[in-house]
Amino acid sequence: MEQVEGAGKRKAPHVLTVAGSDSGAGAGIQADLKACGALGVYCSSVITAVTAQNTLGVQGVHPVPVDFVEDQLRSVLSDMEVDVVKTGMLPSVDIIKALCDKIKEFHVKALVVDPVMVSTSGDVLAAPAILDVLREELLPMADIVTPNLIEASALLGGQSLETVADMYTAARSIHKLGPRNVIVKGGHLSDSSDAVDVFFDGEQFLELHGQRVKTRNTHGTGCTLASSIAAELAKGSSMPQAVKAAKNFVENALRYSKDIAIGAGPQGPFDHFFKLNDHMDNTSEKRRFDPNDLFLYAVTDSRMNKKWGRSITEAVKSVIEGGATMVQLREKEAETREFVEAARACVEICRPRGVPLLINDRVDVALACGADGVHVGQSDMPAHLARSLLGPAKIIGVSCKTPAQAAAAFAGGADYVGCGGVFPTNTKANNVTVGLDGLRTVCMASELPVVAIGGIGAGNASSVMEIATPTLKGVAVVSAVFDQESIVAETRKLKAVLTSAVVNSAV
Ligand SMILES: Cc1ncc(COP(=O)(O)OP(=O)(O)O)c(N)n1
Ligand SMILES: Cc1nc(C(=O)O)sc1CCOP(=O)(O)O
Ligand SMILES: [Mg+2]
Repeated sequence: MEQVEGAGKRKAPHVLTVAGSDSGAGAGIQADLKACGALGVYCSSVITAVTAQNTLGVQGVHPVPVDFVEDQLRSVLSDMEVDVVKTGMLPSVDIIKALCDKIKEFHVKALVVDPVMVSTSGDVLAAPAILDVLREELLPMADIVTPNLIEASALLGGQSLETVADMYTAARSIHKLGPRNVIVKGGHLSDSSDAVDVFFDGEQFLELHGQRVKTRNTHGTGCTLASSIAAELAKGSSMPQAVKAAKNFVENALRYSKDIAIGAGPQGPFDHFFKLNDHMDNTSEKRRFDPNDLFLYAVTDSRMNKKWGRSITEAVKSVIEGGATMVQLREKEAETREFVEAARACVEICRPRGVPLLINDRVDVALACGADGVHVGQSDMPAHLARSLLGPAKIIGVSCKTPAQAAAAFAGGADYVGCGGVFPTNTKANNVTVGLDGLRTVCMASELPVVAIGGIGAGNASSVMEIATPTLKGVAVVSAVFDQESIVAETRKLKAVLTSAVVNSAV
């Protein structure tokens, strides 16, 4: 937060959302308020319509008179220093025109336009009559516009969009309407196991890959993505950083919320406050750990970073950009002070992206930097002592090669087991290889989720995931992602292999 004039005053990053109210609170204004709150950003709200809706669909829409939308805009913009305006449901031409006038009158740093037209349940939220004014007046003012495939098609006069290649064409065509950046969301692509979005800044394209989370609780993902982009911009992120962090936030919220049961309809809301809830719940048995975070677990190596001339923070940023779901700092050569400083910087990178960060071996460093937990081996601090030092909310992983070690890890209060070496590795000296059979034996016996480690990469990850016991949640890798020229590309490649291995073993 910026310091402002006057002793002790700080300027809060501020997003103003101009959108419709959703009585079920999954989408609209309510989603925007929650997303910004979860991301540490103040959010004011101008309501353009009140909708009656729940998990079954939209039962009614009551637009707010344009004069009163103007009054709300004036109240907020004349008094509060808004960094970013984010728009959602804009039900009429007059409301869009009034909004454009007010944006011109008052200074805002950025405008994020979510061109809401149809709800996730298929109900119409803005008449096609708004399309012209949206295209001609609002989009040229936007820093980013975030259509899904249906909205992108509507903006382009009904053009059919069915493939990732079509998304590239659509992003380019929408960019020509005037917004500085475009992200076309591929959530509606029928045959994709990945959640692919295409970002275009007028010069370069970026394909953003995420893991498609299987859940009914997807109501409000569009609003949340756009308001999270706005929140990240308000905090000072660049546009590509904001878009990636927002996508990560949505993916993590969906993963955390996939089993939440709210309402009887086909589309439920999700929990934006997943981090807060876990954190507050630190007196109960529930921990801030989601076993699905083990899916692509990246373990750093200082020698590899040195070899490729990159800092640990660059390496961690890249591996998350490539899709890593959890990170461990395994810095065997670092001095304590250097390690704590690097770990603190990595916490700052991982936390807003919703990626847990664990420290290898060093409980003291984990405590000092506020990491999410530790990974310990059979000759490191025993799990029960690490647990008593770290408390119930932190994540503890234990390396195990046998069912007896996995049972002891469970008894000691660990959260997961790291089992290996599955294959021979050059990364860890004198490591005993347990093979796929050893991994299977530990997975069958373990009460805890298991992540496989040792010699794993894109070429053999499918054979690991094919073990397909319910406890095996993913792979931990070092050289496959960090001893590479492009960490991002190799991480993406591995993630694609893991995702298709999981999809294939599910059918
Ligand atoms: C996920 C994961 N699994 C196993 C290990 C190995 O830990 P340990 O046996 O303590 O060996 P070192 O990493 O300390 O050399 C791990 N780090 N991560
Ligand atoms: C840190 C570590 N622990 C192992 C175990 O078997 O417990 S194998 C290993 C090194 C894994 O590196 P790579 O992915 O480059 O093979
Ligand atoms: Mg160790």
